[in-house]
Amino acid sequence: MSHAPVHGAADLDPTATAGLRMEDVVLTYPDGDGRLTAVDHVSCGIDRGRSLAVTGPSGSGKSSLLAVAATLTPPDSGHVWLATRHGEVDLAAVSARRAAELRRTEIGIVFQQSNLVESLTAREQLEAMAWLGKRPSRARRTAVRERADDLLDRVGLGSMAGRSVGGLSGGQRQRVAVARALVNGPSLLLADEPTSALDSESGAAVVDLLLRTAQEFEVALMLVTHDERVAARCDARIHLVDGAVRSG
Ligand SMILES: Nc1ncnc2c1ncn2[C@@H]1O[C@H](COP(=O)(O)OP(=O)(O)OP(=O)(O)O)[C@@H](O)[C@H]1O
Repeated sequence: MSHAPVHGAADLDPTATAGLRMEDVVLTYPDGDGRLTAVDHVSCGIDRGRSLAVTGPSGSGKSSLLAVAATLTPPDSGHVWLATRHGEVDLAAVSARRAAELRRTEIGIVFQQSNLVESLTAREQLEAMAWLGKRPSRARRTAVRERADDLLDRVGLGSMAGRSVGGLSGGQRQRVAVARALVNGPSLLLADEPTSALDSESGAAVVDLLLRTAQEFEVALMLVTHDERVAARCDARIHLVDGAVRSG
């Protein structure tokens, strides 16, 4: 089976090959009369097709950093450069409306729980994501269905495309969630503890899938994990302590 990327090199802006670059990012939350610093001057980067593990103890700011990269939480300061098909964008400086659009088109997110819609089939999960906010033509509808089936095939669930996800195992559901995160051809894939609800065998299969699809689809992958073995499989790693990057 061929594994051509969703959007091939020809579609990419030639100046926009770098992936994600976070520069001196600070995020604070209100905390009584003061502020709690959850992300403390963090800089890191991931090229397209490569993976970065984010590790650190509970409360060290891993999910907060991922939420900034996801445009779900604007940082207090710093830059979050993402090389998209249409050039470089500072995710830290976009409007809420543009952020929502970027989350549909450029950023795929996989959470700890797969957050699938129980009443839909595996294929419909992907189609629903592709159609968010759009009114599809018949031709586009067919193209999206083919894309959805191709992705489900690649994550090993081709034969289950028409099945309601209610009957799928936790590992299978996470694989649907990975396929759904890829359906709009993102530049960035973010995964927050995607295996922590799975047994070790299913978890390893989901990590395999994330690392493989990051390469095949030329997506920059940021993976938050507590698991040393998972972190060791990524191309690079940052370790957070009290919101700041610490070596070792
Ligand atoms: N919405 C919020 N409002 C206020 N404080 C928050 C909020 N979210 C997180 N925090 C605090 O920010 C710090 C970092 O939290 P965060 O969830 O990013 O850490 P984490 O490393 O992902 O933790 P865990 O591994 O337990 O998920 C913690 O002190 C946490 O209590």
